[in-house]
Amino acid sequence: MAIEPVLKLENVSFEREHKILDNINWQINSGENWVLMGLNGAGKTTLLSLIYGNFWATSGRIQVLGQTFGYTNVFELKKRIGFVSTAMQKQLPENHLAEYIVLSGKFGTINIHNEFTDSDLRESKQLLQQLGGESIINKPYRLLSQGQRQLVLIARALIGQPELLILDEPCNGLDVFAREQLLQQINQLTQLPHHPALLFVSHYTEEILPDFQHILLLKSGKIFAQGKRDSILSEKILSNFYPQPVKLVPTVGNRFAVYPR
Ligand SMILES: Nc1ncnc2c1ncn2[C@@H]1O[C@H](COP(=O)(O)OP(=O)(O)OP(=O)(O)O)[C@@H](O)[C@H]1O
Repeated sequence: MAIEPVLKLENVSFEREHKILDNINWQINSGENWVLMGLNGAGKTTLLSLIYGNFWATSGRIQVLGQTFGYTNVFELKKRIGFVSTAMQKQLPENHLAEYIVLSGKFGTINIHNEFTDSDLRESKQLLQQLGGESIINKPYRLLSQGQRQLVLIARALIGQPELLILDEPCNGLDVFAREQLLQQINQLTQLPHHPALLFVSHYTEEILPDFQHILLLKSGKIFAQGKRDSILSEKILSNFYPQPVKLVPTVGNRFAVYPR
């Protein structure tokens, strides 16, 4: 039996007062880690909203985890997708310990009472450990740094065993040290057995880890380029993608930053 793609968009467009997304064709296969990049207003958030079933495409076909929007129960489908965005941070109970917040993801709720077992709680702590977040176990959410809160949200999404994990600009607002730490933790995630396909949204090339093997560049609502990391991270492509020519500078561990020329 053929394995269904994790995500398949065919000729997808989305309009409000104007065309926000135009003829998007894109496929994510099982086990792939993708980066979605675009400048402000490129249409990234809108594209994520379509993938997560919050908006309906004006035209085209969207298939997520083998289900086609319009022919499936979106609520059930959402249980199979992990979605992490900084906006979610405000919804979580500040006084709850990190491991309980993670655990709430297993039940798809914000607040948990006594519906969990000791083994559920162990699983939650173990997941934080596996992601390099041992030090935040037993700490109330309100005392966690921005980066630690992001890690809790990621673990919370992971405990529901999603088949697709969307990380919407997870490094936003982090200082350079916290960002590096979170990126290393995300890197650990990609090493976990049976980890979900990853869709990592970012503005910055320097956040593209070596394990993020595929990149989609979105510009003014259209796909500017998509493909393997090594082919997309080129000065020629990026100089046309950005509003002015750029220089691609190696940073650490086969990662690159861009600077205007
Ligand atoms: N509901 C809406 N009605 C009309 N226009 C919208 C709506 N939502 C988004 N837009 C417009 O669509 C374009 C894409 O917005 P979107 O938020 O998807 O971009 P983005 O790439 O996520 O940007 P950013 O990086 O700034 O978050 C923008 O021009 C935005 O103003």
